[in-house]
Formats: sequence, C-alpha cells, structure tokens
Amino acid sequence: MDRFEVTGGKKLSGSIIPQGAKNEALQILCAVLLTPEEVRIENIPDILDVNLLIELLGDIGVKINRIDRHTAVFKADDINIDYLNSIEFRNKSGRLRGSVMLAGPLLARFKTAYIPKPGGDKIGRRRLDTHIIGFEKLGTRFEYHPEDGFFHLDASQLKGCYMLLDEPSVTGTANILMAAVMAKGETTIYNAACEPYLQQLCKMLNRMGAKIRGIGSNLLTIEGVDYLGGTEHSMLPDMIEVGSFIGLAAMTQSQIEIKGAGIEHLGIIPEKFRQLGIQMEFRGDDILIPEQEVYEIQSFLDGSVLTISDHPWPGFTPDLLSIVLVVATQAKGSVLIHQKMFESRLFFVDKLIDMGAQIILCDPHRAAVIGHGREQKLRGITMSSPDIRAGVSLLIAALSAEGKSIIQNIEQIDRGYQYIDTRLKALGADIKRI
Ligand SMILES: CC(=O)N[C@H]1[C@@H](OP(=O)(O)OP(=O)(O)OC[C@H]2O[C@@H](n3ccc(=O)[nH]c3=O)[C@H](O)[C@@H]2O)O[C@H](CO)[C@@H](O)[C@@H]1O
Ligand SMILES: C=C(OP(=O)(O)O)C(=O)O
Repeated sequence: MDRFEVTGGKKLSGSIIPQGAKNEALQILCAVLLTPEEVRIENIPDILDVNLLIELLGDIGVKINRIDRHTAVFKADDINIDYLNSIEFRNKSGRLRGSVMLAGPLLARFKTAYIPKPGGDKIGRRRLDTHIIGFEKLGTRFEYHPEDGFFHLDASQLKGCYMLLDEPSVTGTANILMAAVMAKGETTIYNAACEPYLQQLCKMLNRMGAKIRGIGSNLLTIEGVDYLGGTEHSMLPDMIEVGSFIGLAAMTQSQIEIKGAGIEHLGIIPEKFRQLGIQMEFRGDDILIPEQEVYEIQSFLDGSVLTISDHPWPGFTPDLLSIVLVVATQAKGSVLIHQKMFESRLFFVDKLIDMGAQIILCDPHRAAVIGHGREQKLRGITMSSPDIRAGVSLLIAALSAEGKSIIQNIEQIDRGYQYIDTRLKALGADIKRI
C-alpha cells in the first residue's frame, strides 16, 4: 500500500485548478443508464472511485469511448442485467458509495435492480432507508438479505406520487429522482437534497428530455416521460477541493490562486473560511488566498466562541469540516467543530493531538480547537488516513508541520483527489509517494 512522505514547513506558491466534482461525477455517470443514446461527459475527475464506477458501467454492458482521462462517451444500449446478481458486481460495487445510484436508473429503465452493501468512507452509520423507502413509494418491492446487506428491487410499473423524505439524503435524492423521471404521472419529492451536484443532475436530466421543476430547492416536481435521449454534460469544479486548497494555503502561510473555482456554486463555503480569519480575493472566477502570517478566528456577535457545524445544503457541507478543524489548529482563537451528520468522522483528531495540536474531543460529534496562532507548531509524525477528508486534512497538517511525516493508507486520499502529489509538488511541496 502506497504512503506519502512529506517534509513540512515549506511555503507553497502558484496556482491550482480544481478537478471536476467527485460527488457530481458519481451521480452523472449513473444517469447514462437512463438512455440507449450516447451521453458525452467532460471534466471527469481521474480518481479511484470514479474510475471504478466507469469500470462497473463497462461490466454492465455500457459501451465506453474514453476520449481522454477526463472525457468519455457512454452508450447504454445493451445492458446485461444478470451481471448485477453476480459476486463480482457485489464485490466491486461494495468498494464505493456512488455505486448505490446505479439502482434508480436501472429501476426506471429495466424495472429491476440490485444494491449490494455500499462502500465509501467508514465515517459512521450510513443507512439506505431513504433510498429504499423512496423506491417503495414509487411502486418497487424489495427483498433484503441481512447476511450480506444485499437489496433486490423489483417493480412492474413505477408510479409517480408525493413523498416527504425522512432526511435530505444526497445520494438518496439522486437515486429516487432518477427512478422517478420515467415513472407514470407526477412525483413530488419534498425535503430533497439540493447540493450543486443535484442541481447539475437535474439540469442534465432535463436536457435528456425529463421534466423536473424546483431545481435548487428542497421541493422537486417530476413529470414522468416515456423516453430520455442523449446529451452532453460537464462537471463543475469540485467544491470540496476548492475548500481544501483554501485551507492548505492558510495552513502553509502560502499565496495560492485557485483557478476556475466555480465561485457562484460554492454557497457558504468561502464564508466559513473567512470566519477562521482567512483572507480571500475573488478575481473573476479565481480565488486568490494571500500569504498570511496569522489568521484569527472570529467570535459570534455577542462575543461567544464560534461554532462551525455541518448542515444539509445550502448549509455547510460535512465534507469540509475535517479541513476546517485542521486549519483551526494553527489559527489564533478557539472554535467548536460540531459534526452533526456522521458519528465517526472526528476520531482522526488523535493524530493531530499527537502532532501537538490543542484539541479536546468532547464526544464523537464535537471537538473544541484551541489555536495559539502558530506559537505551538505542529510536529511531523507517522499516521494513517482513516477516510478521504481526514486523509487530506492530515496531509495539509503534515505540509505545515515541522519535520517529516509519513501518511499511510493513502488510497483513501486517491479515492477523491486527482494526482494530488503531482499537483502539490507543482506548488513547491516536498511530498513523495513511497
Ligand atoms: C457519494 C456522495 O455523494 N457522498 C456524499 C453524500 O453521501 P450520502 O448520500 O451517503 O449521505 P446522506 O446525505 O445520505 O447522509 C449522510 C448521513 O448523514 C445523516 N444525515 C443526513 C441528512 C440530514 O439532514 N441529517 C443527517 O443526520 C444521514 O442519516 C446519514 O447517516 O452526502 C454526504 C452528506 O453531505 C457527504 O458526506 C458524502 O460525501
Ligand atoms: C464521504 C465522502 O465520500 P463517499 O460518500 O463516497 O464515501 C466524501 O466525499 O467526503
């Protein structure tokens, strides 16, 4: 298993372009199954999870013409449904979270689907109830096999209906939406997730001939159609990468320019980094983070200690809380980090504490970070990456720390960050893949 060897404490400089959005790509790639016509997709991130999903599509029978590492044309005109019941499909799709979204389009077009126990980050319980209950409301029967966590879904006809989701699940909304686009009649999904990933999916589906209203809100109305055709789609810049690079610049006291950051789609993300005291200049669609010796965490208006917590979109995405936490360790001031959605995403703070950070893990969901404005520098250590975002947070910590760090289990980072070592080296980082 590869590791990163990082010698920290170096200032970085230059510009960096965010990859296409990972979580959008996982939805968009599943949507190619909705039509027998060609779908051309651009700005595909060249990362483990996305490449695995493309491989799965190929295994199911989708014809794939990979024009380059970031562009491909897909044609799902001859699908092998039986493959979905194979051990190979179970094993492969169990290696990523996004594969769960193959079910919605397969139900829409072929009225049957299989969902093996999905993979993805081990960051707490990640149930599929919202997906399955949504499918059930559309007229799907399901069988659950508890011994291997396998769902078999079957429907003779999907029928539109009203549903109020238990929670605005991101992949759940995408899955139900893709099942509903070809259901008979009208479907209303209330308490829908509305991240830019979903807005992009809705727009793509409408270009294919779907009739979706309410895009960008938590109330989606879908008028079912009989057929969807081909289209072209390009992924937005990955907002989680943009946030990670803002944090990287601040932690390493570097001036970095993020080119083509997709600022209008970042929602509240820049504001949260501003609350940590990080300066940013928006120049067209680029973000310049100037070199800053010290950044100071703001307090609330009444002077009380700032809390940064996750919330469904347009609130702050949970995928950036680990980055915010690590960046706070070198700030001046204190902040409470409250991870509301996932119960195992904060355990990586042990490693930051070993590096010298002042953090109190109050409980699995809350950590108080006391920043001393770089008076206590972090020290390089050997650590292992528990999940994708914690992995990048530890990498950023290592780049700002004194001395050498080894980061193990970097497959976690490669799941979601494209050529990260090469791109960081181009900014002047001392990082080796060993
Ligand atoms: C492939 C993909 O797109 N993965 C993203 C997707 O995962 P995913 O779609 O799996 O996550 P969900 O939106 O379903 O929710 C994640 C977890 O948060 C809980 N929950 C959810 C909504 C809510 O209002 N309250 C709440 O507590 C759920 O019970 C679940 O345990 O969305 C997550 C939440 O933004 C992100 O971290 C993941 O990166
Ligand atoms: C949790 C994440 O990914 P996944 O849902 O694919 O595990 C993430 O992207 O931060």
